[in-house]
This record gives sequence, C-alpha cells and structure tokens, in this order.
Amino acid sequence: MAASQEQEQRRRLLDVASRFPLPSGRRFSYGTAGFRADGATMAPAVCRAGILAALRSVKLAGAAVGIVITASHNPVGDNGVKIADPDGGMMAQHWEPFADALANAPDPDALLQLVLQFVKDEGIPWGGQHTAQVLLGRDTRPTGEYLLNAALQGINAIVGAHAIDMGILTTPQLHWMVRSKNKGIKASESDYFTQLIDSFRLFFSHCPAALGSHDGELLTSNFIRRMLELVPKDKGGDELAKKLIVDGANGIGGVKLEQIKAELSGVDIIVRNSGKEGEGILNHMCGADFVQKERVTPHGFSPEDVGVRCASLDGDADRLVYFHMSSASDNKVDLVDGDKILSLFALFIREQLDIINNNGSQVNKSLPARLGIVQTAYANGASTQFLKNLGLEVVFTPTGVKYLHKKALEYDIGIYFEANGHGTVVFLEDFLSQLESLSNELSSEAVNGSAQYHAAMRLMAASQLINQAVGDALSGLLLVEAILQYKRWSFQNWCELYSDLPSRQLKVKVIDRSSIVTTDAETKVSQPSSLQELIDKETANYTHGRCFVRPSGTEDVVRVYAEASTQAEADSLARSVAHHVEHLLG
Ligand SMILES: CC(=O)N[C@H]1[C@@H](OP(=O)(O)O)O[C@H](CO)[C@@H](O)[C@@H]1O
Ligand SMILES: [Mg+2]
Repeated sequence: MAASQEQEQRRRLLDVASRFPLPSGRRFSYGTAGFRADGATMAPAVCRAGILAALRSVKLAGAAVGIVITASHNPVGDNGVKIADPDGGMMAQHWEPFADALANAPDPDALLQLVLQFVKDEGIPWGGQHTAQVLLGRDTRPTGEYLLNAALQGINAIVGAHAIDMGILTTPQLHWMVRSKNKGIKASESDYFTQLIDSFRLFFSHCPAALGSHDGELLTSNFIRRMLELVPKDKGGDELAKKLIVDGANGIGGVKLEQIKAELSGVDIIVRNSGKEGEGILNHMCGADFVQKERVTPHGFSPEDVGVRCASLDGDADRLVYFHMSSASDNKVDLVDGDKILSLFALFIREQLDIINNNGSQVNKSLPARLGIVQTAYANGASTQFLKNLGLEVVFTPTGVKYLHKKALEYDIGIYFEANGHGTVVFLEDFLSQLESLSNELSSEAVNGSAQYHAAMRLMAASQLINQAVGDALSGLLLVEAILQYKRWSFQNWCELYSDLPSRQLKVKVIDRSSIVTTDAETKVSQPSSLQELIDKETANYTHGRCFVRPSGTEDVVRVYAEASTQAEADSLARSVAHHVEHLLG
C-alpha cells in the first residue's frame, strides 16, 4: 500500500472506531450465529463486523461477502449481525477469533493495531488492485436501519470497499444473493423469486398426476415398496388439500410469501402473523421457535383451523416447522419439526435415486450417488432410528449450521436439519452436471419420457428449488409442498412416519458456561470429567434414556437435553442432570 494510502487507511479506521466506542466492560462474542444483543447496544459490534466483512472480501480477491442484520427468532428488541462467505455459507470459522478481538477492541488505537497485525498475519492484500464488495441485508426489526448505517460506516472505513444495500430481506435471500453474485448468476430479489417459482413449476410438470398417470406402480421399486411398508397408510383427512396456513412470525418471511403466493399453483397459501401493521409483534407468541418449543398454536389461530395443514417460519425465515391442530378443545398441536422435514426429504431423494438407478427393470444408464444425512445431538432419537432403518448413512456434528452444512458438502447429496427447523439439501456441482447430462440423454431417448427421466427431472427441480447456501424456510416450504403433492400424502401420513420419543430441554444458569467442554459431537462432556460420570449414572436408570449437556453458543446458559420412553421420565432425567450441573458449576 502506498504511504499516502496507508495513512488514509489508518485515519479512516481510527475515525470510525472513535465514532462507535465500545462501552467499558462490554464484551461481544461471535457465537453460533454471529454477534447478538439488545439492538440498541449493537452498533459498535455491527460497525466492526462491517470492517471485518470488507477485509474478508479483500482477502478473497474482491469476491462478494454478505452481512445480515438480524436476531432471528429472538425478541423484537434484540438484534444481531453475521457474515456470509462468498459461497453463501457462514464465515470461515478460523476468522471468528479475529471477529471477537475486533469487536472487543477497547479503543481506536487498539482496533487499528489489531487490524494491522491481522492484515499482516493473514497476508491480506489491501491497497492492491482488489476492491471489496459487501452485500447487506436486514430483517424488519426497528433497529435494523440504525445498525445498517453502522455496518456501512465500518465497510467504508476500508479503502476501496464497496457496500451494496440489498434492502429488507429474509436471511436466506441474502445468503443466496451472495452465492449467486459470486457464481456470476443474476442475484436480485426478483431473480430469487423467479428461481423459486420456476423450479416449483418444473417439479410439478414431472409428477405422475401432471403426466396423466395416477398409477403409483409406474414408479414403484422394491426399495420403495419396502419404504412404503414403513409408512402408515393414508387415513384420508387432508389428502392433497391445497390449503396451507403459514404463520409468518410477524417477520419478513410472511411479507415475501405474500409477494409470490399468487404465482404458486398447486397450493393455496394464507399468511397469518404476516408482519402487516397491527397484526402483532415479531416472534411474540408466534413463529417456528415458539411453536416448536411450546407445542401450541401461534397467536392468530382458532378452532376453525383444526385439520388444516399449517407451517410456521421464524423471524428471519431460515427456520421452518409444520403443525396441525388436532382438536378444537385445546390449542395443542401435532408438530412436524426439522427432523421430520429431513425425513421427508431423505425419503423423497432416496426414492428418486432408486427410480433412476433401478426401477425394477433393466436400466442402461445409472447415476451412483452418495447420499448423507447430517443431524445434531438434538435430533429426536426416533428420527435417527427411522433414517437408519431406511439404510441411510446418518452422521452427527456439533450444534450450529456452520458445522452441519460443511459436513453435508462431503456427499453427492447431503441433507441436514436441526430439530428446530433449520436445514437444507446440498448437491455437489459434479453430481448436478452428471444429473443434467443424464436428463438430457433420457429426454432425447424417450418420446413421452420414462419414469427414469421424470425422476431425474424432479431431482433437478428440487436442487434448484432448495437453497444451496443455507436453510431457507420459503424454499423448504415449497419443496415440502411439492413432495407431499407428488406422494399424495396427507399431513397425517407425514406425521406418522415415526413417533417422537418424549424429550425435555432445560436451561441452567452457571457462573462460567465455558467450563463445560464437550466431545463426540457434543454428546459427551470431557470436562469436568465427573459430570459425564453423573450423566451416565442417571441415564442408566431410564428405558431409552439419552441425555447430554452443552454450553449454548447464543445464550449465557448450559443446555440440558434428555429423552426417555415417557414424558415423565424425560422430565425427570433432565431435572436430575440439571441439578448436577447446578451443583458442580453453579
Ligand atoms: C438447541 C438449539 O435449538 N440451539 C440453537 C441455538 O444455538 P445454541 O448454541 O444452542 O444457543 O441457536 C442457534 C442459532 O440460531 C441454532 O443453530 C441452534 O440450533
Ligand atoms: Mg432464524
């Protein structure tokens, strides 16, 4: 960097740091999902995240990097910031310690020294020919615009950095835009919508009903027959019902869904808690997190909705769960969580691969594929058993999308979900090219299209529909709807794939949660070692007992999770282990 430019660079960093001083005693930590806190106090961290994102872009030769300003399912007063890497995924983990150090730099000089040292250590070619590009998105929170401004000032503190405000978006939209931009694909919001709508249509044009065949036999292989035996028979109910009520958590997801729902033939969507003025408060008594944790209907639902298929998004629309009110006499719901969405996707994809590779007759073209299922320790044990019974490969990672997504990329097709409803299906580029060539060959060979061809096309459509960058409630919802229609499954069929084992989650406040260290994808405590012995001893007292504890990455608590064959036993196991945690660390 030329001397005059270097001086300018130093001046800008000192200047911006003095505009956003860190209140003394304040600490930020780049946890499972970036920095989060009360929105009004977030400006110093968000400004520094702006500096960080611009440096990341310079480091990566000017590739676009993303900043999302959101606190997801948390209360409306909270806000947060996280950075998306050029592939649309979460920022590389080895930059997290720098993110922490930068956010906590006590004064402008300390901040400048940190940046200079980091630039040197990481070999960041600033001041060279690369400029930096940062795309920004934010959710509907009232502090969003204020924090956007702090982020812009941080980005502009890096010489040559260019910020592009993409507006109020769902988190997955921004991740999708970053990924698309770096792939040289059109990356506007209308391009995102077009991709969703077109691939949803493409999927339907390759379904048996659309093809004029109402005969499942055409697509039935031995494998599928075996799978169907595991699946409960349809009891009628809402079979093929087009009506879907979506709880938008009074956030951005409902707003976006309203914009595209008229284009989605095959499903009649009604949005509640849509984020419109006066309809309610963001995430308050509504949204995916509320429904999944409380197992009751969100605000705005009534006994008239009994029997209707419903879905719930979280405040930034990267989580999705489904539910169903089974009775008018209370507000309890039958829940389809991330594990069951994952199971539906896994079943569908395995089925298509099976049709492509062996549909009961001779096939002269095949497409070998490694299919991997990725879960965390919070996945209900019944879901894991179900997936394993299907002969699928199931692996575990620690909590947090950054771990799950990375693991899923190791397969030709990787499916991951957290129980709370965050997940997606990722397809390896090489596999997609093979799938495309196969579809092309099959389409030219069979005049009316073979079952093999249509299965290949359904997989292609699914790969375009489902967000490849990150879990996306809108694209996930459309893939669920497409698959249910394709399989002619009622909500009930889906719900009854397996029965969840009763479980309980508790939070324990301790002095220092980082004193708990875990191993084996967080299923075991390695420190303090006596804690694992106590957990093992308690768990041994219960049939189908399973229990683990871990420090939360987003809240100052230790989480305890327990499963057992009855609810009372799961509660009691969780309580006794929570007691040990309190006793040892409280
Ligand atoms: C048990 C649980 O639901 N944990 C959530 C929660 O992380 P914790 O590290 O458990 O606080 O927030 C994360 C970010 O939203 C999400 O990825 C994760 O699944
Ligand atoms: Mg979210």
